Amino acid sequence: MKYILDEIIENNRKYTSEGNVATYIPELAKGNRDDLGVCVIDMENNTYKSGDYDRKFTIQSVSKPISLALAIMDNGKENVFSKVGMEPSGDPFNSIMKLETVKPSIPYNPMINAGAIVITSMIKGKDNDEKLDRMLNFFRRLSCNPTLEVNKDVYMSEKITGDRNRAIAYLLKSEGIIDGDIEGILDLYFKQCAIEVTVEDLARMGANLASYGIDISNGERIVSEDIARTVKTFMVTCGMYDASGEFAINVGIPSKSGVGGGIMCSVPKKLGIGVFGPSLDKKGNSVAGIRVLKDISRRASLSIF
Ligand SMILES: NC(=O)CC[C@H](N)C(=O)O
Repeated sequence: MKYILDEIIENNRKYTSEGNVATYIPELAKGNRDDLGVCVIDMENNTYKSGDYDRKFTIQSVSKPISLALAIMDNGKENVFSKVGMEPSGDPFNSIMKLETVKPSIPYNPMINAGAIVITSMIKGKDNDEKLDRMLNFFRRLSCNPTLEVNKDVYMSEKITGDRNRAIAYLLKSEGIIDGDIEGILDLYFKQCAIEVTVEDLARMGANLASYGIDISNGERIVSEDIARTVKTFMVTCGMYDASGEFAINVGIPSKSGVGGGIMCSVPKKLGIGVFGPSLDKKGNSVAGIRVLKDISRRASLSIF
């Protein structure tokens, strides 16, 4: 396995030059475009890594399925899906358009920014500190990594410049989809996106979802089977934004990408995979990371379809 991963990383590193690091969050522009790393974890907890697997990066939108799981645990499915839809939008992740043209202005799904901001607003806690604590603890639990923390520089960088998300959140408030302290909700959302991880953290979260919510390292249940299934289904239909259809055909693995360059994948009953490659394509997905996943999927016949 290790040898195959080494070969796949080396074959695909050249594709990092076809994209670029995200720059709309200024701090992310400091990333190294050529980085490419992978971690694969099977259901027996065997862990294989290759390339730049030791890099730390911010989770960004890969956090969306995880916070969705917590919001469902906090509020129940019915409440959550009265405020967020279950359909792919076909629009870029930060699009505002459908909030205006489709009424009621319920975001299409929890994987686009509008939907994810609604989800973050539903996390329970007496104040923002408690909400962040609960959120961080949940991410730590699912990744089996008690040291996960928020990267303060990336968080501040997005907080200062995140006016598009601010516009989305205030629009959602004006439409009655979210209420309360919008700046507080955005602050929590920016912190959620700035949680710092490695490919191993992503692979482990993917593996624990692949096992339908059972911690593969000790057999304890973390989330219900139904939540694990719901989250993975969103990863298939909306996880790669408006590239989800093409990705399903070429790779066929429930996956979630983020503009930090990470992709978390979950092959039901088989594997968790984490990939990192901060060079992004036009849709905001890791350009070489997708190639790596395509090769892994083909070599190990992992497509779920
Ligand atoms: N696609 C992403 O990873 C987007 C996350 C980022 N924090 C944003 O809201 O713009």
